[in-house]
Amino acid sequence: MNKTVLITGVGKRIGYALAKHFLARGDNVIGTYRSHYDSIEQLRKLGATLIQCDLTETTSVANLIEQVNSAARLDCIIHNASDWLPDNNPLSPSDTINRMMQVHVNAPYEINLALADLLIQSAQLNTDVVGASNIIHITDYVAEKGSKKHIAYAASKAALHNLTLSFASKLAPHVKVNSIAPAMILFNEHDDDAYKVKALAKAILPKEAGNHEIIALVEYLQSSHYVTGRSYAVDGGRQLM
Ligand SMILES: NC(=O)C1=CN([C@@H]2O[C@H](COP(=O)(O)OP(=O)(O)OC[C@H]3O[C@@H](n4cnc5c(N)ncnc54)[C@H](OP(=O)(O)O)[C@@H]3O)[C@@H](O)[C@H]2O)C=CC1
Ligand SMILES: Nc1nc2c(c(=O)[nH]1)N=C([C@H](O)[C@@H](O)CO)CN2
Repeated sequence: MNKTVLITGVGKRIGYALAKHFLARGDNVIGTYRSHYDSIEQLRKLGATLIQCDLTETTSVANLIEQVNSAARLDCIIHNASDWLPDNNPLSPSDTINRMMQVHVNAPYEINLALADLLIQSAQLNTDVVGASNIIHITDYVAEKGSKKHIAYAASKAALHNLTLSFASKLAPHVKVNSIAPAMILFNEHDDDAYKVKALAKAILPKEAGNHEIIALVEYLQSSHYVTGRSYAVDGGRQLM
C-alpha cells in the first residue's frame, strides 16, 4: 500500500534526499519549500506534490495544513525544515529567538495538532499493528549540549524534542513520535577547510556522515512498532570526546 509522507524543506540537501528516496520507494510525497530551485521541478516530475510554505508566516502554515488535510491519507510527517541562524545575525535577539521558535517549534506544533486525526485514521487502516503512523522531528546534537554561537537555534531544537515527548504520549498507540538528533551530516558550500578540520575533530568518528545516515534511520523508525518518544543521535560519538 503506498504511504503518504509530508516532508518540510525539500528544496535542497537532506530534505531533497529524503523526498527523492521516498518517491523512488513508491510513496506519495508531499513536500514543502520556501525558495524555488530546479530541484522542486525535478521532484514534481517524479510525482511529488509541492507546496510553497514559509514557516515564519502563519497564513502560509494555515494554507499548508488546509491542503494536506484534504489528502486521502497521511502516514508520516518529517519536520526537516530549519534555519541554522547564528546569534550574531542582523536581527535583534528578540526577533532571533522568536524566528527560531516559530520555525522549529510553533509551526511543527500547529501542524502536528492539525494533522493528528489524519495520521490516526491512516494508522487505523493497518488494523493489525500499533504505531503504524509516524512523526519525526529532526532536531540537532546541540539540543542536549547547547551552542555558544547558536543559542536560540539550540534552544528551539531542544523545545522541538520536547514536542516529541508530549506528542508521543498524546498520539499513542496509533502514531509513533521520535526525534533524530544529527551532527555533521553535510557541510555547507561556504565551509572552508579550516572549518571542516575543526568540525570533523569534534567526533570520535571524524566524518561527514551523508544523507544516507538520516534516510536509513527514518526507514528504521517507520518500520518499528515499538519505539516512540525517543531521540536517536546521528553524531559520530561526539558525546565521548
Ligand atoms: N546538515 C547538517 O550537518 C545538520 C543538519 N541538521 C538538521 O537536519 C535538517 C536538514 O538539514 P540541512 O538539509 O542541512 O538543512 P538546510 O539548512 O540546508 O535546509 C533546510 C531547509 O529548510 C528550509 N527552510 C529554512 N527556513 C525556512 C522557513 N522559514 N520556512 C520554510 N522552510 C525553511 C530551507 O529552505 P530555503 O532553501 O528557502 O532556505 C531548506 O530547504 C535540519 O533540521 C537541520 O537543523 C542538524 C545537524 C546537522
Ligand atoms: N538547518 C540547518 N541546521 C544545521 C546545519 C545546516 O546546514 N542547516 N548544519 C549544522 C552543522 O553541520 C553542525 O552540525 C556542524 O557541527 C547544524 N545544523
